[in-house]
Amino acid sequence: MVVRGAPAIGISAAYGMVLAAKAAVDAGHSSACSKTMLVAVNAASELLAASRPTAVNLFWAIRRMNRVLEQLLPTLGEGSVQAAETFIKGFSAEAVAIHDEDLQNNLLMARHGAELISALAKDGQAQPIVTHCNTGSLATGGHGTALGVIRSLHEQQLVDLVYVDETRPWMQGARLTSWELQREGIPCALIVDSAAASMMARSPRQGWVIVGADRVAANGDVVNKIGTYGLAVQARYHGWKFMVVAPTSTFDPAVATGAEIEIEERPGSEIVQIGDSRFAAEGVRSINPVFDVTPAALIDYLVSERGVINRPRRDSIAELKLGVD
Ligand SMILES: CSC[C@@H](O)[C@@H](O)C(=O)COP(=O)(O)O
Repeated sequence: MVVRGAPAIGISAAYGMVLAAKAAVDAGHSSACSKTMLVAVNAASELLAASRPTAVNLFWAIRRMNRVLEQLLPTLGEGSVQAAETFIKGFSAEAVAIHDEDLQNNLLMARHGAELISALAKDGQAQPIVTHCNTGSLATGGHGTALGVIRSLHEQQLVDLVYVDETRPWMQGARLTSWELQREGIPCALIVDSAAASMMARSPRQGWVIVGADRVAANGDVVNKIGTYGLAVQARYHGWKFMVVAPTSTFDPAVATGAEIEIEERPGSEIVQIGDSRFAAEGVRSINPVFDVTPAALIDYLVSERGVINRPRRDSIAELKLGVD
């Protein structure tokens, strides 16, 4: 949990594989043969792949790095200093490209999402927004998914107030999102997760729930931080619009529905105490799934770098023609 947030997890895995390659070169005193390199990078990618099960960006980035590894390995031959330098340069370039592309995609998604909301805003009125977890520069290549859209809306003076779910149990909203929003001068208020429905009910205006995603299934179901599904139900009930913002590196065309996606379960210690301070009854059983599935039917808009899909469904997602590899 030092690095968290789907795109940031993928980017870090790519850089992690580069670090493993560099270590293999250093261990061979500035050179490495193709066999040593393969063993070292494979070991690192297996370790990285085992770090978190849900965010698909992790596996997507590892696959992408492995493809480049395959192309570059023959250039190492039996190992020379010069071949090792060229190899590391090429391998690092792919990790940097993954990082740069994510940032560019964040900027595109911010534009698509904000354009849509501004087009739908009656009389250019500023919107109340609920957001969940952390989807900003701390979770991505640098601008943010949902938070990127919120930033762009703020630039157009279209943000009335962002209600920031604290995001139990790891408090990404309280610790990270509120920090990012405050730093940018975006009006925000921290709420406990269970207050979101009341905020919607008492708001004089219907607004937006804007969240990110950790994996989008082929039918448009979205897996995101636990509590997202509840927000989608509440949004539909109160007539608020529900927007998911995720780059196509978060889409997984290999899984048919959200039910097939592994949901990370974390230790109960995260919910029976805060820091070292225990407040739950001794011995109580706890269940701590940290993601949930929001059915596609509850999603009004799915924003990727390729544009906005209204009411995502299997056919509209298939039109993106994302390869299964
Ligand atoms: C950054 S985009 C969306 C998600 O990755 C984010 O909402 C989220 O669920 C992060 O979970 P985390 O457990 O903090 O890695």
